[in-house]
Order: sequence, then C-alpha cells, then structure tokens
Amino acid sequence: MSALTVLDVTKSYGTTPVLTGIDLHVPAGTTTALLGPSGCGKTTLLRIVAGFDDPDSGTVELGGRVVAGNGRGVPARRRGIGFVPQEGGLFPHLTVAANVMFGLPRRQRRDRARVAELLALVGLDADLAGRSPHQLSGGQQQRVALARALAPEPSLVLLDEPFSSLDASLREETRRAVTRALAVTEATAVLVTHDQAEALSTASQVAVLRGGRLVQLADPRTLYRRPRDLDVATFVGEAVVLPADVRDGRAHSEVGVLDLEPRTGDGPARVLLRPEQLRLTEPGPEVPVARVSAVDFFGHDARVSLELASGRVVAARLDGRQLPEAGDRVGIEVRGAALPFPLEEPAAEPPTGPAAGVFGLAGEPFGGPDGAPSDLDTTTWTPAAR
Ligand SMILES: Nc1ncnc2c1ncn2[C@@H]1O[C@H](COP(=O)(O)OP(=O)(O)OP(=O)(O)O)[C@@H](O)[C@H]1O
Repeated sequence: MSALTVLDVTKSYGTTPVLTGIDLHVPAGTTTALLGPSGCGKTTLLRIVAGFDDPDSGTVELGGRVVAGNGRGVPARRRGIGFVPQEGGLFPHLTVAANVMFGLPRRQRRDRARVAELLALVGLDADLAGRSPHQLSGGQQQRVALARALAPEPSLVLLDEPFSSLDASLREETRRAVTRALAVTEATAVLVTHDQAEALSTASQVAVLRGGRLVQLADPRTLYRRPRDLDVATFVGEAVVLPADVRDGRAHSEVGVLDLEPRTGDGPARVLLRPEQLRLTEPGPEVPVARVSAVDFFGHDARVSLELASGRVVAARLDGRQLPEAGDRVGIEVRGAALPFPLEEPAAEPPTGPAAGVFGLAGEPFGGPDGAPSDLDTTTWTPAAR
C-alpha cells in the first residue's frame, strides 16, 4: 500500500471553480475520510485521484510517483487503485465468486481458496460464493465489492459513499466489517461521505471540505473537540453555541461560568459546548435554570431541548435512564471546558425543525423581560425523581 499526496490541486468546470488549492496527505496504511456537504467537491477530488478526471493544476502522487499533473497522466487502470462505488457495481450476471475473481490477478483467477479468504476478510461466509448479487443484501453486496477491490492488493482503495444506500442497521454492521478489512490489509484508503458519524468512526483522519476548499484536516477526536470554526463545529456534530463574556480566563455565560480550553483573552466571545457536556441538576439560587421544551428518547440516550432564560434553546444529550418531562424546570451543570471563538466569526444558519435553537434563538423566552421565570406550567425536576 502506498501513501497518497495531493498537492495544490485545482479544478473548474467551465468557469465554475470546484476545487481550490487542495493539499492532502494520506499516510500509507491509513484511512482518510473526505467529509463535506453536497456539492463541496468530494467526488471530483476522488475522481481526480482515481484518474477518471484531470486536475487543472497541482499534482497527485501515489507512493512517491506523480500520477497526475506536471504533464503526467497515468491512466486510471494503471494506477493500481481499487474502487468501491455507492452501490456495489457488481456484475449482475456473475456469481459472488466470479465477481471477486474478476479482481484477482490473472494467475490467481481460479484460486477458490483465495476467494474464500477474501470473503472471510470482509466477514462473509464462503457459502455465499455461488450466489448471484441479487440474492445478497445491500450490505453483503458492498462487502463483496470491497473484497473485489482488495483482491489485486491495490496501492490505494477509494470508497465513494459506500454505505449511503444501506438502511441504519446494515449500515453500522457493514461499516464495521469494512473498517476491519481495511485495517487487516493495512490498506491506504479514502472514503467519501457526507455523514459525520461515519467519518469520525471509520477514518484515522478526516478532511473537511467546504466550497471546494479543505478547511480542516485532523484526527476525529481533534476535529470534534477542536473544530477550527463554528461551521466545522456544527458540521461534525451537534453544537451548543452561546455568547459569553470572558473575564480572567473564564467564560461567563447563560449556563454558568465555564472553564475555557484553550484559554483566551478577556472580552466578549462565543463558546462551544457539546450537548453531552450538559447535565441536569436541581434548580437552585446559584444554578442556571432552564425549562425542558422537548425530550427525544432514543433508548441508549436522549436528546433534551432546554429553553434558557433568554429564550435560547440548547440541546443536552443525556443517559436514557433519568429523564425529565417536557415542561419541567431544571438546573444546568456543565462538565468539562468550553472552546472559545471570536465574536465576529459568522455563525452558521440556524437550523429549523426539531433541532432548532441548538444554534440560536427559538421559541418564546420562558422568563419575563427581567429574566425571572414566568408562571408557565412547569414542575421542578430532581435527578432522583424518575
Ligand atoms: N462534469 C461536471 N460538469 C460540471 N459541473 C460538475 C461536474 N461534476 C461536478 N460538477 C459540479 O461540481 C461541484 C462539486 O461536485 P461533486 O460531485 O464533486 O460534489 P460532492 O461533494 O461529491 O457532492 P455530493 O455529496 O452531492 O455527491 C458541484 O457543484 C457539481 O454540480
């Protein structure tokens, strides 16, 4: 497996720039996810790496060899790249075994043991070898597609939204099987996705693209904990963003006085918390209070919408065992530090619908003009009450 290096790659379609100065290094034997909203240029970058398209400028190197740019254009079939498209792309008239064999070098084409080995690698039983693709589930088809892509021991594997056509239960299981197979074979891989959970859980580094630019390249934990701006913060997970006044290195906010990591200078700022940092407690004179405006129960956890005194609604992710009811009055406690951002950075568009207010103002304030709790029909929640 080889390292992939993309250097200053630019691409336009007509007069519309689609990629601008992309630099990306994928170390050998690791997986990088290309994450970004629809139309940000993920597929275009993947096609340039694969050799289906040429960059206008910049270079693509595989294993230290320039395969595109600088006047070179190694054809796609000579790059030694395995490709897994969105929906398998298996040959419908061939059996599973024949599909996998198609990926094998000519001298191994009749090697049934090697086919069984590749099927086992992606977590499939050898009994499936005689089936046609239409006799497999979507997740099984994607695994066969990966087995076929890995068969020639490619220098690089490209996966273009490989789980997007699968339903939630198959998706998780298939994602795990694919991640495992990539790790076992020490494959260098690039995964295109617009699903942040998929990117964070599958890749060793995530490249966030926005409007044809690479805005952040980081390992999943750093990306989630230290997004470089609030757009990235909201793209890679749910965000609680609050105005704050920083004094002596601590942020005075509507949910209390928060530690900051990293520290920042005094003055007005905005701070980022993740919903799992919010905890509920009994309301008291020193405790910031909120009213529960909705509870979405997911079994393993729940998302609780909290309307603060200003009317701002924020989300908390809570263990599903002790939950308040909509209308309850609760106290808020914050665990861990907040991440500060300058005040002037433009905020992302406030979302609408059930997540509304995670990012901004929504709904009527529950306090009066002076911030005092109104006489809404609220009961006080205590942690031990349910
Ligand atoms: N062949 C083409 N001709 C003209 N414009 C194109 C072509 N291919 C892509 N585009 C445009 O380039 C931009 C980036 O497209 P691309 O498919 O790379 O985005 P993406 O991030 O993969 O999106 P999605 O997640 O929806 O697949 C889009 O605005 C798209 O309309």
